Amino acid sequence: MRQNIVAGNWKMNKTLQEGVKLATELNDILASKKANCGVVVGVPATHITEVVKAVDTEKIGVAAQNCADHESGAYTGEISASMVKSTGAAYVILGHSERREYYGETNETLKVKTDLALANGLAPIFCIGEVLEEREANKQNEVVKSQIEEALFHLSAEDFAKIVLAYEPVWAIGTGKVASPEQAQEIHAYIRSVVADKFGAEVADNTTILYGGSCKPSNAKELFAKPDVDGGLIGGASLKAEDFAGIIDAF
Ligand SMILES: O=C(CO)COP(=O)(O)O
Repeated sequence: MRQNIVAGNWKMNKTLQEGVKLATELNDILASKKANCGVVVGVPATHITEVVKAVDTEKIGVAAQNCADHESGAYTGEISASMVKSTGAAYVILGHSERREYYGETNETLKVKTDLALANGLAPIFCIGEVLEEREANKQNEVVKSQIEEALFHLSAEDFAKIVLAYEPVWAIGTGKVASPEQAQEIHAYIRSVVADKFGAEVADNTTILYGGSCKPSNAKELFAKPDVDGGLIGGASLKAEDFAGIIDAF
């Protein structure tokens, strides 16, 4: 069954102490009222162990924001999928547009990262999405299709079924310029059709596709009401427990 999920991406924000405080506040909110969707927080690698301790991981899954494209060895500064798994994280965000843009991640490296994440029992939250010029040239479908094709089409249907997709139009990230619910629905339905063509209708129907980009408590309900929008990947609004809880409340 397709799961609705609201996932936070804290990006490079919060000290360890601030992060534990935020996670604790969110945990307290969700202890008193049950969420009608899965909840995930994507935290800096330095915070994962403590956030895992601070929350009820049955209610709040913890995600890393990246993992290495090598298993282990002489890769100074990198963190492997097995290391991430050993912290208690259940998810890893892969292919965020900021990593593609600033750290040179390609579909080819993301293919390797996805394999390593899956081999180590982590569920990838795999990000795709076009930049503004591509949207203006009406190339968004082409772009997301090639991102999925090049990084994920080698997977078995069984492995693909473990992946959460996140459609994040780069022009909407951190800009306050949210995609309209209609724009989101249109491309989410297209993404689902790409998945169906390759992995079959059942896998496609069960795939969770999140929307990300300036999603807030004030616009989440309208976006999540669309049949192919199964929740959100939230940046700025995940940094305050009440705002993030407000988005969870949209379900
Ligand atoms: O990049 C995002 C989540 O991964 C979205 O960020 P904002 O919600 O801050 O626009």
